[in-house]
Parts: sequence; structure tokens; C-alpha cells
Amino acid sequence: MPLGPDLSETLARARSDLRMGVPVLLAGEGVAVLVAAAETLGPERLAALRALDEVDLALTGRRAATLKARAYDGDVARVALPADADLAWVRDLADPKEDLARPMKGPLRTRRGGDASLHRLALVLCKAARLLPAALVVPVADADALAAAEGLLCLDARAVAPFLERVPALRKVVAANVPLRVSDTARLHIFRPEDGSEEHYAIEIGRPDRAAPVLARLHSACFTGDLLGSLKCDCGPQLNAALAQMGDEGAGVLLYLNQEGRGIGLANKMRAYALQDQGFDTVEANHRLGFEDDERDFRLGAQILDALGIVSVRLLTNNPAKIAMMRQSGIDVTERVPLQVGRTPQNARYLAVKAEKSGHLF
Ligand SMILES: Nc1nc2c(ncn2[C@@H]2O[C@H](COP(=O)(O)OP(=O)(O)OP(=O)(O)O)[C@@H](O)[C@H]2O)c(=O)[nH]1
Ligand SMILES: [Zn+2]
Repeated sequence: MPLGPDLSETLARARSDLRMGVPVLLAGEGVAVLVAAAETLGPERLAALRALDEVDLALTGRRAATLKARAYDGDVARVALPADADLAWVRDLADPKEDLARPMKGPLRTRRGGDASLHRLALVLCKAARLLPAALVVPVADADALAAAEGLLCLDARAVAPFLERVPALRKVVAANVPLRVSDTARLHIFRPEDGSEEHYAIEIGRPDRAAPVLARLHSACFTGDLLGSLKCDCGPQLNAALAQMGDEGAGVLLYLNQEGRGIGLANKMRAYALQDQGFDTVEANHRLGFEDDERDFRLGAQILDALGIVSVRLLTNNPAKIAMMRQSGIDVTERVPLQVGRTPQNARYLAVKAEKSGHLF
């Protein structure tokens, strides 16, 4: 009976379990591991993991570089958990907030040889759950028996790995008119990804002519900038200026993509801000946390434009990577329309770093 969860539904459950501190099983080619997110694991479960076998702490190559740990697998480091390591030690490795206050965490012994693919998958799952990318990984002899005995989820690693690379299909849920200050003919469309991740929105201003390039903006959610009026970034003024320009021209589409913090989630973005308070820049802060500079997937935006019947755009952006990714996804970008607003004394350095390190055009 097709009542049970399919792969994508099981993955949604796995993200939810990890966020709750519940471990999940990953079964690979002749091996299986139990995985728990370092951020949410409690002391009892840590003790239970230790009772099973030797525990690794999987970290990204970025986080390992900050900790001066050797990442023999390049993008992944497998740190062997020392016998006396407690939860505080695990959290200190996962979370850089005390790196400066408590610099000596090592020497860290990292594993080399063998296969790191399940560790890599564990980190992908932590990121997808919007947690710190740090996972405890312990081998298990019989994954099915453990899953049944403890009521744990067991994922077939070979099946889920390619699935996680894919951009989830989006379903159009509803659209309705929402008159705005900038235009009284605005429509809000809601799109829901099939994998149970955050919904994304399209705000259609006027009735853009699909036969010509449409004025478009791909805006990534910024709770602090868009809603609170934060002076640390330029997001709020960019959002308002883009909508205003669409109102002035009588037509346009703004995609509001729920990729807060360049795709790391609001909690991790606030961790990045706390590191910026310690003196690191926006890119360094992401790296110290174990993330890439930008974890967003703009293929989502291309899919929404496609669903709206828009194939050609004049893109409001200062970010050349957005243009490149739109083109790769089959959207014709006929023109870059600069969007330079919201410069403040507090964000001058942030914007300068984006220009220097991320190639933004200001
Ligand atoms: N991780 C992290 N995210 C940030 C920081 N400051 C702002 N953001 C996020 O960065 C994203 C900004 O998105 P966009 O406005 O699309 O910016 P962009 O890629 O610079 O491109 P354009 O604005 O189109 O030029 C939002 O998701 C913000 O939440 C930061 O210091 N760290
Ligand atoms: Zn912002």
C-alpha cells in the first residue's frame, strides 16, 4: 500500500529528527552509521552513541581549517572523539563562538583512509536542517535491527545522496491580489517545495509582458534587514527600491526566496553576526562556522520564473553569480540592472567585502 513515506518525505523527517536531537541511521555499501547533529545532541544520547562503537565528529573542511585539523577527505574532516571528550568539547568543536576565548582544542586526531561518504552525507543533512554542519557519526553493525529496536529512521545512503543534489520541484499553491503602496495591481504567488522545505514567494507587479524581458529581482530573505531595518546590510532598501522600480515601470516580478543568511538559516546567520562582533568579516564568519560563503541554490528562482511563464529577464542585482546561475538554469538575462541603495556607515565594510571577495559590482 503506498501509504508510507517516499524518499523525499523520509528526508524531511530526517531533518526534523536531527533538529530535535534524535539520531538517524544511514545505510551505505556494506556499512551503516548512526548520525546525530552535534548542535542538538543531549548528554544521554552522547553516552549511548559512545556505547555503540568509536565515535567520529564529522566537520566540514572549512571548520577543520579554522581548528587546524587535517581534513584528509578535502571537504570533510573525521575527528576521532577522544575518550574523555564530553558534550561541551563536542559543542566547542562544532560552534566557533568560543574559538578566540578558548583557542586550544587540539591536537585533534583526524582519520584518513576509508570512505568518508557517509560523513559527508551527514553534514549535508545538518546543513539541510539549518543546523551547524557538525555531526557525530558512529558505525553500527545492524542498522535495521537498531532502527526497529529504537524507532529510528534509516535512510538508504545510495538512494538519498543524488536526491539531495537535486533542486526540489515546486508546486504552485495559491495566488491572490495584494495591493501594495508601489502598485495596486500586485499579486502574491506561493510556491511549496515537494521536499517539505521552506516555501518561496513571487510578487508580480502589474501584468508583465512575457514576450519581452521582464524586470526581475531574486531577493533572499533577510529578517534583520527586510523586517527590522537593520543597518548591517542593504537588504531592506534593496527590497523596497526593487518593488518601487517595478511600480514605476508598471510591471515586474520579485522572487522572495526563503534562503535566510545566504542559505544558512537565521540562527546560523546570527552566529555569523556574533563572529563579526569579534572582528571577522562576513565571508570569514561563514567559513569559521563551517559553511561556504554562499549556500544558496538559485535554481529555485529559475524554476519559479519558469512556472510564471517568464523566460527572459532584466535582473536587478549587483551579484554576477546570480546572473551566471540564472543563465545556467536556462533563463535569458538580457541586462543587469544595478541596485545600489542602503549604504550606511554600519554596512560600508560589509559591502566592501562583498565587492572584494564575492565579486559584487558596486
Ligand atoms: N551568512 C550571512 N548572510 C548574510 C549576512 N548579511 C546578509 N546576509 C544574507 O545575505 C542575503 C542577501 O541577499 P541578496 O540581497 O540577494 O544579496 P546578494 O547576493 O548580495 O545580491 P544582490 O543584492 O542581488 O546584489 C540574505 O539572505 C541575507 O540574510 C551575513 O553577514 N552573513
Ligand atoms: Zn540583509
